[in-house]
This record gives sequence, structure tokens and C-alpha cells, in this order.
Amino acid sequence: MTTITFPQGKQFDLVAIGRLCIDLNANEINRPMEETMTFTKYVGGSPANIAIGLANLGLNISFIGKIANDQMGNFIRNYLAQKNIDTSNIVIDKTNAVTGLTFTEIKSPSDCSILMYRNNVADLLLHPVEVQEGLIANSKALLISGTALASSPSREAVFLALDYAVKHGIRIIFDLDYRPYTWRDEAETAVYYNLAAEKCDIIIGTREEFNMMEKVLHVQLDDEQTASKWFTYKAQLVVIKHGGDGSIAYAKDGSRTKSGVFRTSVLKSFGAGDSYASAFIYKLMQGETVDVAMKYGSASASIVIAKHSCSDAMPTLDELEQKVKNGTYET
Ligand SMILES: Nc1ncnc2c1ncn2[C@@H]1O[C@H](COP(=O)(O)OP(=O)(O)O)[C@@H](O)[C@H]1O
Ligand SMILES: O=C(O)C[C@@H](O)[C@H](O)C(=O)COP(=O)(O)O
Repeated sequence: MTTITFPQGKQFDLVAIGRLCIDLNANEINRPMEETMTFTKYVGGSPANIAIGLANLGLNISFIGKIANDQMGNFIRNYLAQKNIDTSNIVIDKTNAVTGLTFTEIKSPSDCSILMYRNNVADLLLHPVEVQEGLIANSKALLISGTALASSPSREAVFLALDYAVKHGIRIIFDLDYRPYTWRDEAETAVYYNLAAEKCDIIIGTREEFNMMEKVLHVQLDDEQTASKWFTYKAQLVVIKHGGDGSIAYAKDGSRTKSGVFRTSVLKSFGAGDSYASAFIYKLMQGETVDVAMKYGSASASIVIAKHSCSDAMPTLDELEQKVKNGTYET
């Protein structure tokens, strides 16, 4: 039964780096974006959602990022502070950059899409000199998201954060979080994703995201081959997600764990990955085995996809325990 160890005696359980954005989720569901008239505003951005999920479960979380110097930026910072997330390394942009927006379209529970407004966004302007080494040194784990690698200077900020994490011996978790928006082309994307993944202990992504990273090398790997490749670098654990079919985790010790899913009444499909990651990481950090962590990840996803928001819908520990106890886990 595989477990992952984390350094102890640190101020923060985890520090996340990357985008802090706004989700505008369609209120009128089961219709295309063209016919959607009203949206509800939530804090969004994959690493923000995961950080919020972890904070809800009771972990001590910090965030490294950059926000716009306006009401949207204030909204994001206030929301995180209200969730007891440390905002001391959330830098305010001084260049009139804006907050990234994600409009969501909910045509049906299984037919959802997102539309991102990502021009001149503050999150991609985080500069390497703004990343506080002390914060990373004082955390058990660093969470990075692939989207922050899309352009400079945020790309270099993430690579420096990775170097600090390696220097201080903390665990590095990479949620691939590939969004084609703001990337120039797939080859460039794959090059930077592969460079970052070489430094990470835990890599979490969908099969499609790993395919994107492998396509540039003109190879097509199956799940086991993908995981084996990363074990030749630093990875201890590679999790490959397959939507409603669950996920598979490969560990460097040779174990392979397949998760089930908690069937639920799906409202929208997005948010599954972020909620899965937060409960999965939480349980790993509690010293639980990979199969237990995957079960809690699946339970968390089933709660969030049944609700309207991603960040606001992240479960409390009590809700999560109830789901695991009373839900139907199909393996
Ligand atoms: N239709 C669904 N019903 C129940 N659980 C789901 C469903 N879709 C996804 N999940 C859960 O969420 C996890 C992550 O979903 P996935 O769609 O693979 O990630 P992402 O949102 O990053 O694309 C899955 O492994 C599964 O546990
Ligand atoms: O990551 C974003 O900027 C958008 C998210 O906040 C959004 O809610 C979403 O798409 C979540 O994605 P998923 O968890 O990978 O399904």
C-alpha cells in the first residue's frame, strides 16, 4: 500500500503558485453561450480552486500569484483571506493588467465548455523576483499548474519556485491543467510541460494532457508507459485521469491503483479535476494510502460537479466524509 511522505515541521502544508482568476458560470443552464444572459461570479483558476479545496479541508495554505489592481483583484484576495489562505505573496500588478475571466457554457451535464479571456492578464505577469523563497522553504509541498508556464515572466517565476522547492527538499505536485488559451502552439507547450515535469514528485493529468506532452516527441504511450517515463526522472506518483471512467495511479514502487467513481447527478463537468486534486492531495498529506486518497478525490469531484461553482462548492471535511460513507462508489 503506497504512501507519500512529506517533510514535517513547516509553517504551511502547501503553497500553490499560479493563476487567480474569475469564473463566470452560466445561470441559464442547458443552453449555448450565445443564449446565456446572466452569469454568477466566483473565484476561479485551477490552482486557486485546488488551494481553496485544501483550505476548506483544514490545511494551512499559502498562495503565490499576481492580481489586477482593481475590484476584481480585491475580490479574489478577500475571498482567499476569508478562507484563511495566506495572501502575503499575492502581488498587486502595477501595469493596468486585468483579471483572467472564464465564462462557462453548460449545454447539458456532459456537454460543457469554457471560454477564457486571457489577454494582458495579471497572473502571467508574476516575476521571478516576486517569488518568496522563504515561503517555499516553510511549506511541505509546492503545487504548480501548467498554465502558468504559458508565457514570461510567469514561466520563469514557476521555474524559480521549482528550483527553490528542490533546494529546500519539499514535495512538488504538478497539476498539468493544460488550457490552449495563451499558449502559442502545442510544441512550445509540450517542451515547457516536459521540462517542468522532470522536477516533480507527483504528476496529475488527464490522458489527453499527457498525449499533448508526448505528441511533440512523436510517441504515443499508454498509461503505464507514460508513468514509467516519469519514474526515470523525479516522480514518485503519476495519476492519469479518465473522466467518468475514474483514474489510475502508478507509483515508482511498482504499484498500480485504479479508482472508482461516485455516481452523482451531474450539473456540469468542469471542476471535477480541481476538486479531485484537492481531496487527493489532502489525504496523501494525512499519510493515507494512494487508494484511499483516490477514493476521497473521486468523492470530492462528485460533490463539485453536482453544484454550480467550482471554488465555492469545494466540500468541507464533514461533507466529504458523508459522501464517502453514504455514496455509491463504483469500481
Ligand atoms: N461524470 C462523472 N461522474 C462522477 N465522477 C466523475 C465524473 N467525471 C469525472 N469524475 C471524477 O472526477 C475525476 C476527474 O475528472 P476528469 O474529467 O478526468 O478531470 P478534469 O476535470 O481535469 O478533466 C475523475 O477521476 C472522477 O473521479
Ligand atoms: O481554471 C480555470 O481558470 C477555470 C476554472 O476555475 C474552471 O472552473 C474549470 O474549468 C475547472 O476545471 P477542471 O477542474 O479541470 O474541470
